[in-house]
Amino acid sequence: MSKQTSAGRPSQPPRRTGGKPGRSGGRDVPQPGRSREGAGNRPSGGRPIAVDPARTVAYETLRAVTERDAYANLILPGMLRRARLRGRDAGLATELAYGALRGKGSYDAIIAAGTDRPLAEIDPAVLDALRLGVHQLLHMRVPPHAAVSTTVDLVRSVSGSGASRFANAVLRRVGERDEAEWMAKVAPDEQKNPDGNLSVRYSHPEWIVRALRDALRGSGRPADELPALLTAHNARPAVTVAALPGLSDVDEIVDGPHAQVGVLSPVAALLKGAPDDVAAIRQGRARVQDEGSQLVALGAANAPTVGPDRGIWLDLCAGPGGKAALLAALLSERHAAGLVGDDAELVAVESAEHRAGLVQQSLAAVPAAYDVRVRDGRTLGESEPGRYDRVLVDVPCTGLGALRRRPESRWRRTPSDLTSLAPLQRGLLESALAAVRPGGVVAYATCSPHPAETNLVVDDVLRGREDVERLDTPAVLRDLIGSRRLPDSDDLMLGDGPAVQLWTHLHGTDSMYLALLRRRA
Ligand SMILES: C[S@@+](CC[C@H](N)C(=O)[O-])C[C@H]1O[C@@H](n2cnc3c(N)ncnc32)[C@H](O)[C@@H]1O
Repeated sequence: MSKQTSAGRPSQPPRRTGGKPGRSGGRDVPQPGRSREGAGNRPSGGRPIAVDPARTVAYETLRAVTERDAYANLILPGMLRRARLRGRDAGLATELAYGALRGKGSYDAIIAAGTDRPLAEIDPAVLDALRLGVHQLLHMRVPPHAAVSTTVDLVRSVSGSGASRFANAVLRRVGERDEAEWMAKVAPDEQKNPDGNLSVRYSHPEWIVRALRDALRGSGRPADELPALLTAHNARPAVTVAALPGLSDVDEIVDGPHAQVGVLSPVAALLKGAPDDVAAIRQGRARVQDEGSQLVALGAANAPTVGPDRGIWLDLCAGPGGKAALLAALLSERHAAGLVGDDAELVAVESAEHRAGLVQQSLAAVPAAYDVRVRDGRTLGESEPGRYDRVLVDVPCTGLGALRRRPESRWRRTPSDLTSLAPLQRGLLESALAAVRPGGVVAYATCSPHPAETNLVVDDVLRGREDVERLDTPAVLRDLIGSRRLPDSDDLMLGDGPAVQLWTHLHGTDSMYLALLRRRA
């Protein structure tokens, strides 16, 4: 292990010039899996440095997110496969990468307090490694000496010994306090700057802290739930599976060591192990899907129509196809039961071609009639007015309700995203209302709880319209949930309607919003 160079604040290592540390194929970059046998890297011709594969994969993930704007949830599975990491090693790599990305706001404040230079002047490749080290020191049960030495080795292997001495000094300083002590030192004063305090303590940008407080108030929840919500965004979500009706069922999935029944959704199971361990998932008969998303699709399929439902259904924003697969399975089940005729079909519209390809894949295992179209959903209402019995419109949004699943997204979004998507959201809802037949149902959904993307959009579009009624969404969801209950409460906390806002800290789901609407017959 390197030695700390000075008793005071660590000084800045020389910034690397030329080449991009951390880029795949770069000079000193450890390749995932290469160092499994301890071969390690030899940056300066000295002793080989063994960098363990899980930390290497986590580090490479952070570098890709920082340098290439990659999405951790999209690149990590491939990196784990290439490094042949499974089981506990894969779990460690994931926890390290996701934890460091989520905790960046808090960790950067701590790192800044441990050096005499501004963060902006630290080599980004070294800063990413420090974030991994701080996460291990303050949030994981990694022994402090291992957290420091593995990070220092990592820094040496990618940036050389000057940088590794700097990293060693910073991390030793960080290790002198626990997280609570660091927060007391670096978070702004709670009285003078409450949002700044929450921002640093819970590692969320300040504008998101404010937006989520507005969201709680806007849906009738007390603002003092905010710390619980922010905490829930930093917890690793359970892996939830939807057993596709007619193809699989919850009993099949929980019959074995890998799963237990879900909490609210009648088709949900919670996985204990990896999705690949479950045969129904490998065969496309069950899918990894948040319980909130399951309830949205089930609500869209079960809201009461006026007049018979012929099974002509539309998913207007279908990619990547999670809810479309559940809708198609429900449709196929109803067809098998003779509840809908042979002309029943799910039309799945998606404007992005590659995402339409994912919809196609997600529907492949379902024996329903479906038609995937690459198209702007805003044109459907005009081209097929009044055709559909049911329309799900799960609009593009900020994703503020799914921050726990996309660890870097909180740092990428900007306040203007809250309003810039509004015209598209309104246009899609208007198109959905035009495409549904009189007596048919439109389900407007977002994975954001912010009023600018939820109630305000619905209110705006319905203003002055007599031909649309709001259905009692809590009642529809209560029917689906049946006797299931939240672990600590008899109250399902679905609110007074007419729409439903689910909350991560209350329901354990993504904070999904659902408004069920019906064209008057
Ligand atoms: C929130 S996602 C839908 C998630 C999907 N319902 C699921 O459960 O897998 C919104 C989708 O709408 C797509 N989209 C954006 N603008 C669109 C438009 N004008 N017409 C149709 N789809 C659009 C996006 O590409 C994105 O795939």
